[in-house]
Amino acid sequence: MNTAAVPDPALHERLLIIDFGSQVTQLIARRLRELSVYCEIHPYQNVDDAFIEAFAPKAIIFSGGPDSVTREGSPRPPQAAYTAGVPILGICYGQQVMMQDLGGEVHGGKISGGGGTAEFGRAFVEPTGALALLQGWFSDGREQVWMSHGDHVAKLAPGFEVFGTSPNAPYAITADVARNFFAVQFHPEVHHTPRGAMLYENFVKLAGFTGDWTMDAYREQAIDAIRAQVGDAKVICALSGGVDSSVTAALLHEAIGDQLTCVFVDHGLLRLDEGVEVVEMFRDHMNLHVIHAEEQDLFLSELEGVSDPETKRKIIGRLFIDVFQKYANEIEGASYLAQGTLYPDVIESVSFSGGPSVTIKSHHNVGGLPEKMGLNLVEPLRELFKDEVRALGRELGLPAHFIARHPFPGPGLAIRCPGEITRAKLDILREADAVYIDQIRKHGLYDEIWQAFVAILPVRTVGVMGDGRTYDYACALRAVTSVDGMTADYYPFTHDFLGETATRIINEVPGINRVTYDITSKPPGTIEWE
Ligand SMILES: Nc1ncnc2c1ncn2[C@@H]1O[C@H](COP(=O)(O)OP(=O)(O)OP(=O)(O)O)[C@@H](O)[C@H]1O
Ligand SMILES: O=c1[nH]c(=O)c2[nH+]cn([C@@H]3O[C@H](COP(=O)(O)O)[C@@H](O)[C@H]3O)c2[nH]1
Ligand SMILES: NC(=O)CC[C@H](N)C(=O)O
Ligand SMILES: [Mg+2]
Repeated sequence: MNTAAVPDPALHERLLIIDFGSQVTQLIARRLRELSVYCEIHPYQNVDDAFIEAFAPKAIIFSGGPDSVTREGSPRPPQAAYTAGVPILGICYGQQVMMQDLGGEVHGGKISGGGGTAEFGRAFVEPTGALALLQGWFSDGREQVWMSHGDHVAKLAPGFEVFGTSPNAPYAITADVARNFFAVQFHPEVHHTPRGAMLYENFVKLAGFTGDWTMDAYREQAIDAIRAQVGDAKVICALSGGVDSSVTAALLHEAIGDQLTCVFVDHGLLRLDEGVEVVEMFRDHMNLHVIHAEEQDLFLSELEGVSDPETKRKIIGRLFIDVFQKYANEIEGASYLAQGTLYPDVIESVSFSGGPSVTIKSHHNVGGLPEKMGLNLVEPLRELFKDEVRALGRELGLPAHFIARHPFPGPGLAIRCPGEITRAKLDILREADAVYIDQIRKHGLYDEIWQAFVAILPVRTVGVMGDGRTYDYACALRAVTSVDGMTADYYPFTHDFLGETATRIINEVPGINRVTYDITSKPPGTIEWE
């Protein structure tokens, strides 16, 4: 499988993040991208001396991780990380592994059975010396940080000194100034370390990054890369009308013109009127060649009786590819499939390629792909986060209302209908969702919310309407704020808004007699219900 349609990273200054399996590793990448620094996350198993030499990073970050360095056989970075002559920042597990590798000592805590000082949650660090990494920090005397560790560093490696302490982490901030090696016990990448971004800014500055990762430059390089990858071949673009595939299609159109055909699949799991709107927009306003694939019966019949979320995704992923293949066969010379895959899709499905973190959901377009496929992939956004894709869309001149659309998952309403999917439930869900989004727009809240939708619950409840008994479905409203979907908070609607919306849904949508509002953040929840 060829997935090489991304700009040659050799054109950028690069930072390497070695992933030891922390649940928040992606946030490190986010903080760096916000600083216009190009970085890649690679699971530690895939990073050896030769990899480091080929990648030629300007700096390296060791992530946190669930394992304990006190355990034999626990994950290690390769020697070359230390001898490459570039700055290193170790975070939590990354700090512990650096200390142990370089001659210090780490003691096991509660998790690895050694007792000692576990810390989970908020802590305050105080300075014990001046350090370039801490420029601008401690202006108010102390900094709030987020800790999540059972083990702790008990003795520093030679060359290291301590620059910050917390009550339970005497070695909260440590550094070997001569080698530019930094190691911290807390997580500067998370929201709960409010001024943590400043440490990344200082780190990349002292590593000599100039901030050369911009969407303006990316557009030109991506176009060159697409032309180089596909040559004269024809390309099918999987177009959903969502932000990612719309930007992908626009980019491909600019790169290869009428070698491109878009295939929009109506799998019967779309929102109300979505099919017509998407096709009109792309055919009439953007002049793209779009095939409207009406495949409702195929998808809905294969999903009949299926209630397990992962099985649903696998079926949908496979059928998507079957459909794309079918249309590709009708176009002579079509040997490429373009998709709007983003970096978070890749990362969330990464344990398929042997990463250290657990798989939460296999996104249909990555983990859900069949092993054997007759088409080569073109994924020009595979390196980008959502907000970067929106910026690229603006560069490409896509209409503002398209760029601002809430994300909609490829498996569509299938994962908003927990349990078995039926046509009747889907119809109810479509109606309820349309009323809810209409309410959000009417109240001017659409752009404040990152994603909003209704899920129909697999329970029926008793109600009373017009003096009669009802026995209908309950639904849950969901609305979240987020930057990239990796973490999210529920949106704090007013009670008036919620009351008015519930009344409208129950009055206007036959089949629903109870409305609830989901106030779970991510984590511990996910945005979708499945
Ligand atoms: N109904 C569909 N028809 C054709 N391709 C689809 C469809 N749904 C999803 N895809 C493909 O799967 C990819 C991933 O879906 P995803 O929902 O993450 O992205 P998107 O729909 O392009 O953007 P957004 O995240 O804003 O909804 C899409 O970029 C697209 O290539
Ligand atoms: O194209 C997709 N295929 C999928 O299988 C899939 N699962 C979740 N999502 C979308 O991803 C974002 C994060 O969702 P979760 O918090 O539910 O994982 C949210 O924006 C979800 O809508 C998907 N998108
Ligand atoms: N968050 C982390 O990196 C934790 C590191 C290690 N597992 C500990 O408990 O100390
Ligand atoms: Mg989508």
